[in-house]
Amino acid sequence: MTVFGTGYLGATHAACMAELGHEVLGVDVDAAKIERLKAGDVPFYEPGLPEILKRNIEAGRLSFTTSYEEAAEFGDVHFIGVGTPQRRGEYSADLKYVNAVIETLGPLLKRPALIAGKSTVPVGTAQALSKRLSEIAPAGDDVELVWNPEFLREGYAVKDTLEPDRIVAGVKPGGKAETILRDVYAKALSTGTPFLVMDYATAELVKVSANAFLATKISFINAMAEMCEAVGGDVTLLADAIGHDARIGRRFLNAGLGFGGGCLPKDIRAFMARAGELGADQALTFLREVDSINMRRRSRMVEVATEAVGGTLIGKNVAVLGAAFKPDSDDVRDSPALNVAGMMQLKGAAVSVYDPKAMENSSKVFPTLNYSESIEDACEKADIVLVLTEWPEFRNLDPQILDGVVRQKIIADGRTCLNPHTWIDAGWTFRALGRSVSVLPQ
Ligand SMILES: NC(=O)c1ccc[n+]([C@@H]2O[C@H](COP(=O)([O-])OP(=O)(O)OC[C@H]3O[C@@H](n4cnc5c(N)ncnc54)[C@H](O)[C@@H]3O)[C@@H](O)[C@H]2O)c1
Ligand SMILES: O=c1ccn([C@@H]2O[C@H](COP(=O)(O)OP(=O)(O)O[C@H]3O[C@H](CO)[C@@H](O)[C@H](O)[C@H]3O)[C@@H](O)[C@H]2O)c(=O)[nH]1
Repeated sequence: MTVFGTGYLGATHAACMAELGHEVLGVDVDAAKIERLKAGDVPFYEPGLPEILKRNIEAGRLSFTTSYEEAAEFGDVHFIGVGTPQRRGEYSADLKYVNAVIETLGPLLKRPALIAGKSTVPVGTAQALSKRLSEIAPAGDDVELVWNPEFLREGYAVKDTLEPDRIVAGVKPGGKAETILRDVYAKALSTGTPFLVMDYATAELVKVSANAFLATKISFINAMAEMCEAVGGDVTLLADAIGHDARIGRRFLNAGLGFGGGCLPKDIRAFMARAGELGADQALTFLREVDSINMRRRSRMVEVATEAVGGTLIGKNVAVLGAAFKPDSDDVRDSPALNVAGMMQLKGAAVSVYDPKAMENSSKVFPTLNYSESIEDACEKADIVLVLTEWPEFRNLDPQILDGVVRQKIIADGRTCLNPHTWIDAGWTFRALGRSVSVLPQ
């Protein structure tokens, strides 16, 4: 089988399919990325992936290429995992990479094949691509399309791919796709993973509705954080208390800076745009509010930090701990942490950023910020320390390490991940989104 696109999704999928025993060829237009992967080097940070990649390359089950001709010859199942980013200045998804795969691969398909779409696409895409394939593939209707959306989380990508919660297959009635895909995922299915077969449109909707639900859950708790700020309550106690109700559940109720990354923000916007195109925009107007609550948290963080240092950031040193959009990832796409760092710099602060894994990516997208080698280096003469990504080394930071390093002992928790007492007891002024220090129980 082949996997087109070897980014966060595609490289993980390719390596994990090889781990399941398949012969896999990863294909990308980025020659530098392919060279690194060939050498067994994962071009991004994903725990557990380097080991699987190397093991399967050495076993001869996994290889990489930039050649579509080689790929068409190599496999009879072709996964598509290329990017579907937000269009510049619009809400909708840009399908140019998915279309490019179909337009280039389609004419090379001379024998029966299954194309399995994994990229996140607007509802209606699979139907259109299926029609297009039957027009351009020499094997005609013997080239079948299945929509098989991916639900992996970065940081847990290997486990999520090898042991998914469910496998969704959007199929055309009467085809062979279900049988072939069941065979591809036989190992996961043998452990009882649900295999859910449905039409193309529902499969596409499952993916975006799952992300819309997760985004809504996060924005809900962040709206409660706003309420806690208005009355002096504590959103973490609130989340724990409502989370005990099994119908609500505590997972994905962590308040703070909100959601970023290459998926949730762009996916809810693309979903709204598609609803509009379908004349169903009213169904998703609530997602506008989900998006606004989410973006407001970033400016609120800047306000909280500015108030804490006396009302202005001009002439102030700000240490920012965290740049990745979440821990266990080096991904900085739509990172709330970098967004806050940038806003504070624009308001006159000298900002120093430290992240255990995302420094290289951050300096590419935000070259004007200062990047530090360590926590202590970032906090040198800081007037305030901001924790904006909850890496374990920040969550468990010992305040004593910063004694004599910072200029003022003020810390602001943007991810409700610190124990306030640890900092207050060490003589620090503690601020957090959604938590009022005056009401904290001992
Ligand atoms: N990252 C995730 O956690 C995740 C999870 C589930 C779904 N998704 C979805 O998967 C898709 C890919 O996301 P990603 O995060 O891996 O993106 P990414 O930007 O990391 O990777 C995309 C890759 O596709 C390659 N590419 C572009 N055009 C190509 C072409 N014509 N032929 C071959 N390769 C080409 C790019 O060079 C790049 O390496 C998106 O639709 C995303 O929404 C991502
Ligand atoms: O309680 C929470 C949980 C998450 N987040 C933030 O939400 C964002 C997204 O987190 P997460 O969903 O864990 O990361 P992703 O890797 O972006 O995964 C999401 O997006 C993927 C791409 O579509 C899907 O496959 C996954 O199922 C979906 O969880 C991050 O900025 C987190 O900091 C919170 O603010 N509070």
